[in-house]
Amino acid sequence: MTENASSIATALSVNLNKVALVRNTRHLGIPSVTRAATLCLEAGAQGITVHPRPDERHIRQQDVHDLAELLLKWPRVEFNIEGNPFQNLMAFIRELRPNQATFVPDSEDQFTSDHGWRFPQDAERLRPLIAECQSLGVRVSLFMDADASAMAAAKAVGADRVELYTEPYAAAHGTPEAEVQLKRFAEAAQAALDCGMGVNAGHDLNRDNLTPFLRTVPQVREVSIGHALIADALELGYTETIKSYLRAIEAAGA
Ligand SMILES: CC(=O)[C@@H](O)[C@H](O)COP(=O)(O)O
Ligand SMILES: NCC(=O)COP(=O)(O)O
Repeated sequence: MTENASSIATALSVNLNKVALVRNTRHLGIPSVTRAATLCLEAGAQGITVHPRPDERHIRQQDVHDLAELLLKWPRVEFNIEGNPFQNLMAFIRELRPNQATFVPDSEDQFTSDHGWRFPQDAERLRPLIAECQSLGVRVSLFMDADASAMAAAKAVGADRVELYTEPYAAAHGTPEAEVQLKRFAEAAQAALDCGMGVNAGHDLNRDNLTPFLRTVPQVREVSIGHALIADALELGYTETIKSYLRAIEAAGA
C-alpha cells in the first residue's frame, strides 16, 4: 500500500459490481467476476468489494461465495461486503465472515447508493448488528455523509470505521465548489479520527479526483472504487487500470 500525505497507507479496494452487471446480460458467464478479481489483485489492488443487492441486478449470491473462495488464496487481501444489514447483508456476514462489512442504508429498489446513515434515528437498530459482526471478527464500516457532527454518533453505536460517501465531492471536482467539498470531507474525516474510528471513502471516485481527495482528507485507509475503474478497464484493461489508480494514490503522498 502507498502512503498518502497523512503518512497512512491507503488501500485500493476494487468494487466488482459492474463486471457482474455486464455478465448478467447474457447466459455465457463472461466477463468473469473472479477473473476480474484475480487480474486486479495480480496488478496490485489490495482489496475486493461487492455490494450484493437483494434484486441481484449485478453481484449475485454465487459471486460472493466464489470470491470468498478465491480470496482464500490471497490472505493479505481484504474482502469488503457492502449492503443493508436489515435486508440480505447479515446472511453473507454470518456465513462468510469477510474482513469488513460496510453497512449502507439503501432501499431494495434504489438506483444507487446516495446517502449515509441518520442519527439518532438509526442508532438503536444498528447497535446489535454492529456488535454481532464484531463478535464474528468482522470490522464494521458505516456509510456516512461527510458530516463532522455525525461522527460521534457513529462511534457511539460501535462502528470501527466510517466510509465517507464521496459523490458530492466527485460532482464538484473541477469546479470552484470542489474546495468547499474538500474542506467538508477533511473536517468529517478528522472528526471520525478524533473519535477513534478509521476512515474509508467511496462512490464516484476516479483517476482524476482521487489524488486531490487523498492529499486533503486525512488518513484514508481504504478507497473502494468500482464504476469509473471498471469503465477505465474497458479501455485500458484491468492491469493498466489498477496501476493507474495505484499511481494516483501514490501521487497523493508525493
Ligand atoms: C456504497 C456505494 O457507494 C457503492 O459501493 C455501491 O456499491 C454502488 O452500488 P451500485 O454499483 O449498485 O451503483
Ligand atoms: N463504496 C463505494 C464502492 O464500493 C464503489 O463505488 P463506485 O466507485 O462504483 O461509485
